[in-house]
Amino acid sequence: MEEKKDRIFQVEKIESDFRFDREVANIFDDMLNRSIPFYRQVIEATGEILLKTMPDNPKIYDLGCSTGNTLIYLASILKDKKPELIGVDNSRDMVEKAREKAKAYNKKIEFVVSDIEKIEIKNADAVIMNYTLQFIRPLKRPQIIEKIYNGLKENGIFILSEKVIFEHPKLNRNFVEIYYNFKKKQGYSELEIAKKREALENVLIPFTINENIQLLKNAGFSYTTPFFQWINFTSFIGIK
Ligand SMILES: C[S@@+](CC[C@H](N)C(=O)[O-])C[C@H]1O[C@@H](n2cnc3c(N)ncnc32)[C@H](O)[C@@H]1O
Ligand SMILES: O=C(O)C(=O)C[C@]1(C(=O)O)C=C[C@@H](O)C=C1
Repeated sequence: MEEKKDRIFQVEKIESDFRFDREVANIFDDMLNRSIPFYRQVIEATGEILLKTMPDNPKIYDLGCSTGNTLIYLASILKDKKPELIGVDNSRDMVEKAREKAKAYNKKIEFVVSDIEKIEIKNADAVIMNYTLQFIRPLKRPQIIEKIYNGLKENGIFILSEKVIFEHPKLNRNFVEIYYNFKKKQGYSELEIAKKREALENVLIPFTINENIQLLKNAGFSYTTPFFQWINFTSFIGIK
């Protein structure tokens, strides 16, 4: 499918906080590919993990599924297991894009427009939540992780990817700069990077790696570990 280029922060003035609206949904695949280091590789690694761990007919949720990239990939790689795939996102514009793409790729995936706080998770073999918990108010995070834990079957898998911060202030600053250099190499200007940083302030609230691990442990996951990290982006796995 044709991919439209992200020019969201090339405008003169940003009047509002970052939102997952139609304008963003239209260019979101380009934004994801150029803003999240190893975005594609994390999706592929998730597929490999689920290929090894999922039974036949697994029920798999993707919370904050955006335009459906992960589920569309899983529909291919897990096709012999005949998975039931459910994507949840509270942005109608994102879900419309996801449905359009799934149709174009001829993949059977259920996409639901709903807030993660409101959905019911039941009998899940796996739950994926990539780069989305960071947009949920910190106080609400424990109850969401508990709901995911409760909705998983025994030995179920939780995959969580997040932008993270570090307790060491100087290292943290260096890592943020390295990340912005990554964005520059992806073709974003200093001004675009600065404007997006402003729009994301108080909207994207990253935790440390330890805080994320603790969230999973407190919810009851019997084992949890990071399985991928590039500077300030980390992917975790939790096993029920
Ligand atoms: C950075 S994107 C996620 C990217 C996606 N998981 C992927 O890997 O392609 C964050 C998504 O979370 C959604 N979102 C944020 N808060 C949400 C909430 N409370 N309930 C449901 N979706 C939410 C946004 O609409 C957005 O599509
Ligand atoms: O932190 C940034 O500057 C980003 O662009 C990261 C990030 C994310 O991690 O979700 C922020 C918003 C978009 O959803 C895509 C990427």
